[in-house]
Parts: sequence; C-alpha cells; structure tokens
Amino acid sequence: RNYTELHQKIQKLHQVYSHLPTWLQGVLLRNGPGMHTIGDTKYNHWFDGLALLHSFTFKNGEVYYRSKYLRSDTYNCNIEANRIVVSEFGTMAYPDPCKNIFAKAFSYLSHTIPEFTDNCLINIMKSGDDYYATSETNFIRKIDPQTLETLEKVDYSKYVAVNLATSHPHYDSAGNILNMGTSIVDKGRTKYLLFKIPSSVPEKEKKKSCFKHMEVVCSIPSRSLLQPSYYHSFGITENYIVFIEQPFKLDIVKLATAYIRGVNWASCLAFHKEDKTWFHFVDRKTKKEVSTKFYTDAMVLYHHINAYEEDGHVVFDIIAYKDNSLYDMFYLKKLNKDFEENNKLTSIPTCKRFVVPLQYDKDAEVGSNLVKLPTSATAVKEKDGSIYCQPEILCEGIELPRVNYDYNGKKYKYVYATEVQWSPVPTKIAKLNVQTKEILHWGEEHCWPSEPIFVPSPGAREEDEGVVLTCVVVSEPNKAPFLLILDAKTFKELGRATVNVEMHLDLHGVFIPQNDLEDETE
Ligand SMILES: CC1=C(/C=C/C(C)=C/C=C/C(C)=C/C=O)C(C)(C)CCC1
Ligand SMILES: [Fe+2]
Repeated sequence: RNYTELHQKIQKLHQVYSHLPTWLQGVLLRNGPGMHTIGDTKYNHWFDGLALLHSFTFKNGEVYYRSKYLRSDTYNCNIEANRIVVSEFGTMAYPDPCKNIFAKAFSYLSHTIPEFTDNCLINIMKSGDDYYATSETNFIRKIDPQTLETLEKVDYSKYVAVNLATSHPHYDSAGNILNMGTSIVDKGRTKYLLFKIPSSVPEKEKKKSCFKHMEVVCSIPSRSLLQPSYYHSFGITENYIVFIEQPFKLDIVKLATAYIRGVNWASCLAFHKEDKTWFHFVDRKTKKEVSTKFYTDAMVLYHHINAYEEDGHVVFDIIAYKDNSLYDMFYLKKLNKDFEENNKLTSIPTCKRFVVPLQYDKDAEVGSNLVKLPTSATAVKEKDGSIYCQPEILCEGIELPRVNYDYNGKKYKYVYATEVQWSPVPTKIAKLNVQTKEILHWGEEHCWPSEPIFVPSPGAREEDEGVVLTCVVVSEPNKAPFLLILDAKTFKELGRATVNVEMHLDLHGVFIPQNDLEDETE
C-alpha cells in the first residue's frame, strides 16, 4: 500500500456546500481509529487503529473537509518498519530493539509498567488555547486544530504519578481541566488520582507549560491493590466528583507480564460479575471523599452522561452494560460483512439514573429507601451502614452521549446520542429528554452516524437552542458520506455537506467556535 499517496489525497481540502445558520463558524474536530493495516501486519481490534483526525471547517456559509493521520511516535515507528511494532489495546507487538524509542518495552523484566503507545485515537482535549489528541495511556499529543498537524508529545507521568488517564476530561467554569488517572507504579499503593491542569500559567512564568502547573486534587485508594478498576470517564457536579469503581478490572500482574506471555493488554482486563460496583463522591472544595459506602450490582460502564445535585442527593446518568461484551464486539475478525447478523450484543447499552442521598436522615431505619426525589431509583440503608442503590432506567440502546456542556454538572433535560440496536454500529441518532423520557430520532437507510455534538447558538436561552452535528458514513457503495446539521430543538435537518472522499467511523470530538481559534494565515 502506498501511504504517501494516501496522505496526499486526504490532505487536500474539499469544498462542500449547504445552507447553514450564519452564526455557525468554527471547526468540528474529531478523532478515531483510521489505519488498521501496516505492510503485511494487521491490528486485531478496532480500538487499535492508528489515529486519524478529521475536521469540518465552517466559514462564511461554506464547509471544508480535511483529514490527517496523527503523526505519533507509534505511527512513525510503524510506518518506518512497515509493520506494527508498537502494542495497542488488542494487539501485542514487538519493537525493533535497535532503533526504537519503545526500547523500554524490552526491558520488561525490570519494569512493571511497560512503555505505552502514544497513538491518541479517542478524543480531543482543550487546554487553554491548545488542543490535544487523547487516549487512555500516560501520553497525549498536541495538535494544530486547523492544519491537523501533530505537535509535541506530553507525558502526564512526568508531572503526576499516573500510568493511565481518561480520554474524557471535564472542564470547570474557568476552563481548567479536571481529569482522572490510575497510579500503578507503586503496587502497594494503587490509587486513582484526580488531577487539575490550569487553563493558563502566571504571566511571569509564560515560558512554562500548563502541565508544569498540574496538581493532584485528591486520591482515592483502589479497593484492590493488584486489580484497580478500569474506567473510561467520570462525572462532576457543582460540588462533587463522581467516580464509579466498577468490577471491570485491570490485572497489574498480568499487565506486567503481558510482553513475556505474548498476550495483548485487553486480556489483562476482566469483568468480575460476583463483585459490587462502588460509588465514590469527592467534595471538590474540601477534597475529601464522602465516607458513606454507596454501591450497586456488578456492571460495566464507559460513558457518564451528566450529574447534578438536587435536595441533598447526587443524581447521575450513565450508560451501563451487564457485562464487558462491548469490547469483544470490536475485534476486527468479527467486524466483517455479516457482522450485523452474526455479532449481536449480549448486553444492550442501558441509560441508567442513580440517585444517591448524600445528606440523609442518619436515624433512618435499616431497609428504608432514603431517596426523597420523585424517581424510581432507590437507595436502601443496610445493617452495616452501607447504602445499596438501584437505578431508574431512562432508555435503552443509546451510546456516545453528549449534552450541552453549559449544563454539565447541572440539572438538565437533553442527551444527544447515537442509537444502537443489537449491533455495535449506530444506525440513528437520538435526542432524549431525561425528565419526560420523550425521544426524537434521526435516521436514514444505510446511514451510520457518529457521536452527535451539540453547538449552542449565540445567546441561547434554552438548553436545546442550537444545532447538532454528526458525521454520517454511508454503507452503500458509491454513496458519499456527509456531515449532517440538525436543528437541536426539532431534530429536523438544516442541511448536509457531502464529502467526496472516504470517511472513517470515528469516536469523539469537539466543536471549536471561530472565536477560540487563532487567526488563520491563509
Ligand atoms: C493501550 C492501552 C489501553 C487502551 C485502551 C483503549 C484504547 C480503550 C478504548 C476505549 C474506548 C474507545 C471506549 C469506548 O467506549 C488500556 C487498556 C487502558 C491499558 C493498557 C494500554
Ligand atoms: Fe468515550
């Protein structure tokens, strides 16, 4: 395969047309796995693919498309060797020992933690005026949001003791990043760290990066020292951080010996269906964890939707599964032509609301439900003082949820998400009203829409005043993919911009308003 040729093709700008609201100016920037074959080698899992960034630029009523592979160290090493030389989630690979920056992986006998990949394929994070491609290892990669060029690599572990970090950070009202990571360096003290990256540095230290000012906000010890939980996101409210310690766990001993055993990282993750799922609430002001033990049954979740406080309760909405079959669905050998028939999810994504009474009557009787809000979610006091929570089901079959971020941490109404049935590929997008459970849909035959992103209109007064953007891949041959713009209120189409090149199925992204972009030099 001639990669040089492919790169040239995808770097070309493609002008496309549509009728758009005039205020919609900026860049929709998205990330996801793009290249799964290198030379004669193939990745095993969809989440392994080399990151491919793509963007839609809205400028004076026109839309321009471009895409570019993230030039990570992983990408460069693989392309140079013309084979996969860096391990990913579902593929174990062995480096060229002599000319490789991943040489540390070879000294695995003396290091517990292998050197991870910087193939940041999951999401985009905003740090001050800068943008980073993110994944779940200790590396993030700065990118230029306009040219999609790859810039410096940042190693979180140089600043705080994390080996893994989520690709779904949160932002406070001042634009500071709040993220969580797991520290497995010191096996006796495995813990989850909540850390903060300031949005700017003091004027006199202008040469320093925001990362030099990173700080640990608090740490939560792992229930199991050798098996910390895996987590893909977390929630925040005005006063609390919501962290779910699920029984889908990473086995540190397995991780440390994966290279010698020749197995992938995915095999170091296991779902313990007999365990419980523990909820942690950290007070953002005092940085102390709420001491009451709140738990629910075993489950697996990737995405938090939103969380807020109401009358002494923390309400949080998530997308949960009965088991970890989701990860298994994305093995590429299963994603063949007949996957829609052959690859049924054994557990459907379910949108669940938990309502947790942080301030409850301490004299309440054992066995009583402590939830005082109108919901079918319960929280029952047990003999030992712990509280067993059961959710209210909001709906089934949605994934890749997004909300109007101005309502993040606050009482809210709307979730925008993709809709999946019993297959991992979304066929519709949905707008769910979490208060009434009413749902609006958009779908068209052979269309596979991406995570929908809500963009508020200027001066919007209502939560759903704005547009929803989704990239649509068309499964029918010779039909072009497109960007779809929906009115967020009605879910009616406002326009579409057709792309004349192939477009890949992606994961997550951001919309960057024109005002947040540095002036373009044409
Ligand atoms: C490389 C690597 C990892 C990669 C995880 C990835 C790539 C997860 C992707 C998750 C997605 C896309 C979820 C969507 O809901 C681990 C297991 C953290 C740990 C070891 C090293
Ligand atoms: Fe995600």
